[in-house]
Amino acid sequence: MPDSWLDLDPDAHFGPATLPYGVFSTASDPGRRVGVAIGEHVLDLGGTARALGAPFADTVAGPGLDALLAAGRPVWDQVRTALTAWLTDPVHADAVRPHLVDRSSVRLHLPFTVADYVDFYASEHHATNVGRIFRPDQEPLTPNWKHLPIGYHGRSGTIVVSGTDIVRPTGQRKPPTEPAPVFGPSVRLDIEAEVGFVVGTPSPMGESVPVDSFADHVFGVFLLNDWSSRDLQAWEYVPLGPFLGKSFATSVSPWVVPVAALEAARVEQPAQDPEPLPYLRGTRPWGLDLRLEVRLNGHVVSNPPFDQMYWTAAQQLAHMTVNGASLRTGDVFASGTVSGPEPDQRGSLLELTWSGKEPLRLPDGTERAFLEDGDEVVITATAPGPGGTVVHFGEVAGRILPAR
Ligand SMILES: O=C(O)/C=C/C(=O)CC(=O)CC(=O)O
Ligand SMILES: [Ca+2]
Ligand SMILES: [Mg+2]
Repeated sequence: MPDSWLDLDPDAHFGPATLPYGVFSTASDPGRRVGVAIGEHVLDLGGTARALGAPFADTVAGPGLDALLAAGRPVWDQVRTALTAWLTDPVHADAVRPHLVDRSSVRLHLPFTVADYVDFYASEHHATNVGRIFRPDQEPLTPNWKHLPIGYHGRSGTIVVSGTDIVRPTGQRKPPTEPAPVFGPSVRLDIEAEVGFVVGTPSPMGESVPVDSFADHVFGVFLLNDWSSRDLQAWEYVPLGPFLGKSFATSVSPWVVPVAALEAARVEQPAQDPEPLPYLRGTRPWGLDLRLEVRLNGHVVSNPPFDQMYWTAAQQLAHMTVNGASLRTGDVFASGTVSGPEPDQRGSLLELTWSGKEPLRLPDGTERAFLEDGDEVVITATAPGPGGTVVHFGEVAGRILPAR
């Protein structure tokens, strides 16, 4: 990967190996534009493409990423190749420089129109921990768990961009000490550190998408916090699964890292036993070596390893469509909570505090079982890039507001 002609701080996120896409506006120009993060800058992609007469200028004209998502893999590759040239070949410096905006001055928006939203349950460590906590008298993994990637349909309309405040949800819960459900603000509000994927190329109803077609359909990868109310969830989820305990808000990071930026991060997933059915097998690995970090009020509380996920995103996509369900541009699917084998690799407070029984002691002297009003959670991640570079995902952040 050649260096950029921009004088980038070597520690700055978003070097030329990442080139993530987002949607931004500025105080002086509130119109939404497609941007690419490069070091401490945002490149106005639409403006640059227009000025340089790029053939894809209309596709990146904004106001969101929808047209680029729909354009498909050949156009995604064409745009990335052009961006790499513009930002690394000094011959383009004078033409490109006027389209750079200071990254600290931009407002970032939800980058695309979210179509459907599916959330999976693909970490064996997470599923085992949750099974032990929620169903202590049963086998932690259900009999189907190692045969198919379990998922549920979430609420796409409540996916919000990082930085959006999260109002504490209200609802029914049934404390074990009460004979009947009570109503009120959730008292067991939690996070789930996850990785999200957005579909670009649609697929027709009646056809399935094989594991090996993952990169033809999935445009990019981002971070996702599946805010979860454990008290609402525990009372409502039998027999149909998560509902209001998770549908109040899901936060996503604003920068979408293209799948093409993750070639060096591809690894073999953990061994699968039993071997999955043929439709869940591919010829090339789609494990991804992302390292997540979860901070609560500024303190690191967990480092979930994404390479430990039992089911890959490519298998999830194949499973999601094996019944002939179509894909639409903007469909989001999330990995499920990322938890590793170690206690400090768990992606939810439910696990980190073992259902609140072992509260976290934070370095500021406070204790947390679940989230309190005013708490802020920030999830970040990195992955290996080409030639020893680092791919950054930015962050997904959210602060809890009191119930209304
Ligand atoms: O096992 C259950 O009853 C439910 C567990 C979850 O919280 C579902 C979920 O969001 C899946 C995940 O993020 O891994
Ligand atoms: Ca989840
Ligand atoms: Mg949620």
